[in-house]
Amino acid sequence: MASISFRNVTKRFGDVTAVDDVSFDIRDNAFFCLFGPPLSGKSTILKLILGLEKPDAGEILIDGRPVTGIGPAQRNVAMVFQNLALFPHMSALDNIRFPLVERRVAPDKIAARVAEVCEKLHIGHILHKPPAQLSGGERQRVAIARALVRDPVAYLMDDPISALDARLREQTRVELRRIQQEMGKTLVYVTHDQEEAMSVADGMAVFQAGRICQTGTPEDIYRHPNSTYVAGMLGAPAMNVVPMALAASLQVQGPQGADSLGVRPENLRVAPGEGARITEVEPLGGFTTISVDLAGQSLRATLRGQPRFTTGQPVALSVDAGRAHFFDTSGAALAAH
Ligand SMILES: Nc1ncnc2c1ncn2[C@@H]1O[C@H](COP(=O)(O)OP(=O)(O)OP(=O)(O)O)[C@@H](O)[C@H]1O
Repeated sequence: MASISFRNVTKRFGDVTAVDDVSFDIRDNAFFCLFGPPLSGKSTILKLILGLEKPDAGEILIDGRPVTGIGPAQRNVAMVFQNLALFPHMSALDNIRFPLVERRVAPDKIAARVAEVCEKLHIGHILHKPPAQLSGGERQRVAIARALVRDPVAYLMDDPISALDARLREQTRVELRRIQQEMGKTLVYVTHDQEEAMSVADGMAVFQAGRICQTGTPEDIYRHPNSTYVAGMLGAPAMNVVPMALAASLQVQGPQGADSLGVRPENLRVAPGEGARITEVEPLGGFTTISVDLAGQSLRATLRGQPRFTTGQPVALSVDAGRAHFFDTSGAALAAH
């Protein structure tokens, strides 16, 4: 069990500032996502937690204690390496036992610990198989089991399911969420997939170029993004952001200083009328995505079911009450009107 905190941590590699004055708190037992585009510093944060890299400035605390000067082995934080890190010539069982055998733990203690972890991960039936005979998801669970047998205070995963296809990714993230809840351990999870971050995390930090833009629960960040950057990172299709000059056409009034208006596609109302024109209708089963031209700006709306709109049809647009976002010229969010 462990909380993890960063206090003004900076890490440079030559001219590159990979992590730039970053502060955050991960509470004990959280499923915490580090979310951002490639090269934004997420993996470096994991290495700093593990003790594989040292900060140039700032402090890292695990369970409230500074870990400066404490090596990776003493931190007792486990990295869950992916498939390739499993020993191919060993059975799943021997792979999982390995960290304890290496530490010369007594055989009866090893057996008890392995049994406990394997039961929680539901992998008792595949322990005799070598990694090559396991599915991607099973290999992943074996890798998690191997990280967890030595009872780390927290475990870390670096974009663990990005290589899986869409359907398997969906199943696997549900599974990871279940495992994390059952194991009751802090999990720090790197991803650049917004859907993944939204669906699994109970806390997240959104990164841009080594800096944290916003931290909070996924729902909070989705509902109250503090900038156009964060607004654009979460949600698909992305939030529509248009100049304030178009606000009147959307039947919205903005606060003082507003430069642009943001509307999530699910909060954009489309009705027969005047002012805008439909350019594309994309039925996707349970919902339909509609692209609309408003004075040369393309906006997207997601509507439930399969509403009867056709390409070229003139429509009137409006925004659900209280669901408009406003941003200033720098892209920072303003309080709603
Ligand atoms: N050991 C290193 N030596 C030099 N530069 C590094 C090193 N590790 C990371 N960097 C640089 O630090 C920056 C942040 O890299 P990092 O791997 O932390 O980003 P990331 O968000 O995890 O990216 P990705 O999603 O692609 O893995 C990048 O510009 C990278 O090139």
